[in-house]
Amino acid sequence: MALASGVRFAPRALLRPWALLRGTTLGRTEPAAGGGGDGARRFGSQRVLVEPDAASGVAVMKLRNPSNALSLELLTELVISLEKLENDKTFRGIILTSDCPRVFCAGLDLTEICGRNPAHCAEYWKAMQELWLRMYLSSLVLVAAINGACPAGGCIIALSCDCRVLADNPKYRIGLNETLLGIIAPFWLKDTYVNTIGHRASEQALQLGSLFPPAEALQVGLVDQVVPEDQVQSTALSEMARWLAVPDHARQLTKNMMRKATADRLLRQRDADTQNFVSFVCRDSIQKSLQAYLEKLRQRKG
Ligand SMILES: CCCCCCCCCCC/C=C/C(=O)SCCNC(=O)CCNC(=O)[C@H](O)C(C)(C)COP(=O)(O)OP(=O)(O)OC[C@H]1O[C@@H](n2cnc3c(N)ncnc32)[C@H](O)[C@@H]1OP(=O)(O)O
Repeated sequence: MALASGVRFAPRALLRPWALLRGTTLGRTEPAAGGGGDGARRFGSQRVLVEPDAASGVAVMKLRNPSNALSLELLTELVISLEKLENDKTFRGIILTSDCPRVFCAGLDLTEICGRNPAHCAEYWKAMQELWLRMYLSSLVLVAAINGACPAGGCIIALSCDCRVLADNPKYRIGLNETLLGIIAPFWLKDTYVNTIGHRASEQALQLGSLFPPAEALQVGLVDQVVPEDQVQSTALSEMARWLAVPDHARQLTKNMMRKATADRLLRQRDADTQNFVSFVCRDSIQKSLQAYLEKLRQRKG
């Protein structure tokens, strides 16, 4: 598998991605609901469903994990699906959305870093870096159709797209709320925030751990459109058409020019970033607060 970073990244899951997917449907195609014609074959895995439309060159990618928490399996399946579409010259754009009611993506799967050994935490964080690098530098147009809550790691996924459309529901808040969990956004995530909403707004939002409701997210520039929930998909398609109206080579080179320095900064310090992450999350105090937070989430449900 070609990696966004070159040679240094080799987590077990990505060296043997198919092992994780045994018993899933990744790689198999099936007719899309209501489809059947050319370009209406969908494919997917347990956690990522891809509905490709060859005629328009646009694929809809739907996350379907519980709360779309970014488990190692979900990260792996996302990278594989993205790579599959990148390598198929039929496709020019992806609309990323959620198949889970009310949640776009709940962020890092905290069970992947709570009570786990350092080696697992390192493997997990490398998979997170890999997904971000691939999405941030993707040659395809990525539009996030945000149809649910979008905290922390969910916001990372949205920020790595080219354009964000958010459903107008006050419960669907978006932002990097890490500080409220007692954790810290890494520098590359901070850089992505600054690139999107500017330095002062990022400084405030990161320190306060702000989760923005739709109108505020629009005002600060975190999302590009806020629309009624039933129009998220159609608006994402209109945005996609606007981006695809630009010749690919010019848009791709411009995207690369805008984003390369940010991505390169992580590529230069990837191992150190992994070590920082692991030593931070494996601290007793951080483990205790993650445990307490997870417990609170579980109780809130009942
Ligand atoms: C100097 C050193 C520098 C290094 C620093 C390292 C720090 C790294 C920072 C990395 C950046 C990213 C961080 C993150 O992403 S942390 C995760 C943040 N996410 C959240 O805070 C969201 C938590 N979840 C919620 O608020 C709600 O679940 C949500 C609004 C998303 C959905 O609400 P809903 O009511 O629909 O669903 P439930 O709350 O009932 O949840 C359903 C089940 O899902 C479980 N759940 C939810 N979120 C998570 C999660 N993030 N991880 C694991 N599990 C999660 C929840 O417990 C329920 O589970 P059960 O069904 O089993 O009860």
